Amino acid sequence: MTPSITSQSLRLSSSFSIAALQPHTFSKIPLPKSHLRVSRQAPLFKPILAVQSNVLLPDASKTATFQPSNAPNLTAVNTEAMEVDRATEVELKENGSRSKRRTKIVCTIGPRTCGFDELEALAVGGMNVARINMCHGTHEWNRKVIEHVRRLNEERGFAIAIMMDTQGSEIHMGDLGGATSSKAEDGEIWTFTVRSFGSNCPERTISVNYDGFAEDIKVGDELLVDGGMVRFVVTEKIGPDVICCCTDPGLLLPRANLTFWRNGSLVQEHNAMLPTISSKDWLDIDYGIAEGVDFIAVSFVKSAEVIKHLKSYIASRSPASNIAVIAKIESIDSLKNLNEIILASDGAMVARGDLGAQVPLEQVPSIQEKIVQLCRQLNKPVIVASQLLESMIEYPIPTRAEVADVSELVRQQADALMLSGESAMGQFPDKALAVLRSVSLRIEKWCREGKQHATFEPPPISSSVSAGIPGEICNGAAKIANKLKASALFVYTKTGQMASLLSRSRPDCPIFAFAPTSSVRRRLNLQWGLVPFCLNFSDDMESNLNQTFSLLKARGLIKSGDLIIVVSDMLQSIQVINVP
Ligand SMILES: Nc1ncnc2c1ncn2[C@@H]1O[C@H](COP(=O)(O)OP(=O)(O)O)[C@@H](O)[C@H]1O
Ligand SMILES: C=C(OP(=O)(O)O)C(=O)O
Ligand SMILES: [K+]
Ligand SMILES: [Mg+2]
Repeated sequence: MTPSITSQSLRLSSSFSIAALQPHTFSKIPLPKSHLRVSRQAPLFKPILAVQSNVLLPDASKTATFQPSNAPNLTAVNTEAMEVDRATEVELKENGSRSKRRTKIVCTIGPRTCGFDELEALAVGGMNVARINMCHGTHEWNRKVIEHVRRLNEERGFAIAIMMDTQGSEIHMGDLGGATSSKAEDGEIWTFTVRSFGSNCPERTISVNYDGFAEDIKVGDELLVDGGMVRFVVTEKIGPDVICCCTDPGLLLPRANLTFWRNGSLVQEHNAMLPTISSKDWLDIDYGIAEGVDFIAVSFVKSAEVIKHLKSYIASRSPASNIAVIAKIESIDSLKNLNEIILASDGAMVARGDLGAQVPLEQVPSIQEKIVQLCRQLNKPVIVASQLLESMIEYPIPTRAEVADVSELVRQQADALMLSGESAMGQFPDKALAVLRSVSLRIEKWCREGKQHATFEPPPISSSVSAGIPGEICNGAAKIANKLKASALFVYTKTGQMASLLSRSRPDCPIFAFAPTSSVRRRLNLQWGLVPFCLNFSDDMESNLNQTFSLLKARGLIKSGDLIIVVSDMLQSIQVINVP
């Protein structure tokens, strides 16, 4: 399986089919002088002289597409061929493209950030994925958010993906009759009940969403709000009412999660009874499919079956859709079936909020690292979520410990970091985003500088995932890019698979991923190191490269002499090219 370099084109040895290599790709263009340093058979990438027939027609309404201002012959380059957004462009130019941020950022959208201007600020600040949590907000409310994000993508060239997160069958409190919070004091008696009250909630009474609540819980059990932010002990049961005494005082927030513990262990009976995807969740999923969301994150996944079921449901409801399913790892059950769940999914989320309410907190960091590594082995993107910058809900700067936590996640090379309350309802959403951005940039640079390539190998791809020839090509391309200190890797990918495999190798340079549709582009925006572009490319790599070089040069994102390593899912080859 050892690839061999022939000229600037690395082809796999003859044991593989190289029929896909079209001879004319490399033969019909004369040899440029600038390429002599690298190879004697290099193709020339001369400027395009006519609009390519494969590219999209110009549309004046798009403001963020490439407009090559310095091109002497404007008709020579199709100006509508590729989309890029200001935020990416600025990041690429800020400190040179090699310093582009690799770690992606997911922002939960809530009352603080649901307006167009606030969403625009997040987009400009570097948000890659907007998450809507179906625990909160009506379909109408969420539709507005989706519309705003769509508008930003269309008008400003952003590739912000929408992630819909299901409520799942968790047990949680009601909405406190409209109050923003309620304080429980030490020793106070509170009633938890399955009755519902609307806005006339009696004092010190909390409604619970799970009908079996009063049957399942026993006198002496501990009731934990939000994993222990407030704690009660059950003193008495009277019909549907459970009388509790507060033992750890604190602030009760609307719809806070509830868990109960008996003799120091989590009581799991109720979990087994509840379906992972509730009837409400199915209605939300129908809504998500109809709205064309990019990701559906499934809460409290217990097994791979539910993921497979959902994927086939999506495929039957909307065969053309490209919705990826993310498994949220946040329960003891999911830890038991981790491998199969992640294999069945299109990605995973380490949902530390609920996870930390189900396993002892001191186990969360090692579980997190294990999941991050497993996802890398199985070639699935991984998001780490919850309390990254929790103090920034109230304060304009994070704690030192929070910065250390974020740094550690960046060092582990998770694909994406997620903001929850910090962006949904905190006072400083833009500042929190800026902290994730700057810590990512700093730590990524530090890791690159300290890394010894001689010993660097990505974790082996699991035998349960067959990456085959594309996997070898991508590993090889990443290694070459590191050794030659390339400016960028280019990947032309129809489904996104080759881009994912390159991202898995976590190379030192950014990966410019060219995808033919906006939906593949948005989906790639979750993955580490990928700078996704929408480009209507052809099977003729030479013309694709001509077109891409012209457009990127015109925009100042690459320049003559830059060393680029190119792979595509149309050819089994790696090309090493100096930008002409
Ligand atoms: N759509 C929304 N409407 C109102 N509040 C929201 C919304 N989304 C998130 N929030 C607020 O932000 C907090 C943090 O968000 P998140 O972590 O997604 O939810 P939860 O705390 O329910 O798991 C929520 O507890 C809630 O107070
Ligand atoms: C991300 C999480 O899920 P949610 O915010 O939906 O509870 C979590 O529990 O950490
Ligand atoms: K949720
Ligand atoms: Mg959760």
